[in-house]
Amino acid sequence: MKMALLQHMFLSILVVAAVIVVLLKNKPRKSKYNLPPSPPKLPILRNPSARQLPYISLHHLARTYGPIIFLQLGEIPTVVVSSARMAKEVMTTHDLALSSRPQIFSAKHLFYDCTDVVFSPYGPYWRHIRRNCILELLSAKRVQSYSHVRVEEVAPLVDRITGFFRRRDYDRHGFQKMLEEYQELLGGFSIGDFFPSMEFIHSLTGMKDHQKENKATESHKYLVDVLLDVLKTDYGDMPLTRDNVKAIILDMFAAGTDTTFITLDWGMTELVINQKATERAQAEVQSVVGERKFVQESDLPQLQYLKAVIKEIFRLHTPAPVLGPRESMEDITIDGYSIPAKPNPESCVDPESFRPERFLNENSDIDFKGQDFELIPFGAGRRSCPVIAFGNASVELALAQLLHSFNWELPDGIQPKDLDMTEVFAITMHRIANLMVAAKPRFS
Ligand code: HEM
Repeated sequence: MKMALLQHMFLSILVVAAVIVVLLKNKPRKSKYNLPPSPPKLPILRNPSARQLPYISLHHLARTYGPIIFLQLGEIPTVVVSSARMAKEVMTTHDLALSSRPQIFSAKHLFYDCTDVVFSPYGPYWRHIRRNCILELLSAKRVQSYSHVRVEEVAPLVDRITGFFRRRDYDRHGFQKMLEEYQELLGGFSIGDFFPSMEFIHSLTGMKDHQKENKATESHKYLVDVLLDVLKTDYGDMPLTRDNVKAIILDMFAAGTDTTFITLDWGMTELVINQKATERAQAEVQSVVGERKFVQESDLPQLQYLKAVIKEIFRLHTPAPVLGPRESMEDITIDGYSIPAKPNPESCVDPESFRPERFLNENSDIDFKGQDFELIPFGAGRRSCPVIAFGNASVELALAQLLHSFNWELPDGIQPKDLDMTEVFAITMHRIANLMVAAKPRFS
């Protein structure tokens, strides 16, 4: 049911587009602006008792008011768009005007006053760090050069599942805990962000105390310090402070790790439920990799069904479904702010089912690189994820290896319907419960 809601919310032609939240810089006056339709009273975007996630609430609103909605959230006038056509408007026609980000409270504290790439406002600083990150860390050539690291990391993953688990360095330095805190702090909507003139709300909600605790953790500093000098030397013309560099490094770890993990976690959930898809994917991996124990990156281009599986995971469990919020830098007209045609529910066949086949044959050219607005798990336009190839390479290799090394089943007595598919709303969408599966090694 939840998945059905998720699908319908994204109102797309064939697959899903993500919801885009645009925070308007100035408070619009009705007389001057032809505002998009708006619900008569403030919607409840999070109802913990009903476990209703904000994007599901937004879905309900979109079904009633159309794919472009105006919401006055506290002091912040907000526009939410939720269709492929609207996403295209925002991220192509109006991409420049909407390329800034709001300075949310937790990001200000976590990312050293929003001096990272993800939360930095649009301007020369953001352009400088994004360009340098792509050049020095994330270019196609660099991503390719990290290939041996990905391959080396997949082997311990197999060991871990087989039971020969060796404790890795990142556990020792509290990496997992750091990511959990980051998740929690950036999670969902923090009420204080919608009342910027009332700073004290952050104290009432406990946000402020949490920030203090977070800052004191020495192990995070150590992890960051190790990499500090490497980046520092690469920023000549606009020198960065130590904190700027830390913010950027934190971005790289947090933005990269969590999204990849979530994709694999939801992917394994769907595959263990959909045994036919698993068998087809395994047969494909087997036909390419043969009796070799480990998948190589050079095998990946031949794994067409696996690619369809990954697109289907991105569609059904978009890791960051609300993308990053955008902030308007000038007045714009999106679709004349009028209500566009209602979504066509027929357009995405069987939207709540996990069916990788929808991305084969005539739809195989639908991709997630920001051109096809029905599927934008990495966003699109100036603020899109700068490392789609990196994110995808890690997911593809790890998933191929998991399918190659093991047969996957639910534990005895557990049916697919028993799995808790609840998602936790944060900046990225984790499963609420751990996935318990039985992994049977395929090689002795
Ligand atoms: C499955 C993997 C990944 C997914 C699904 C993903 C998704 C996203 C999304 C949805 C955005 C926001 C786009 C927008 O607001 O329009 C984003 C931005 C970003 N991502 Fe990724 N990402 C992934 C992997 C990575 C990796 C591996 C890194 C770095 C090592 C990374 C670094 C970033 C950065 C720095 C931004 C901010 C871009 C900006 O605001 O200029 N991501 N990503």
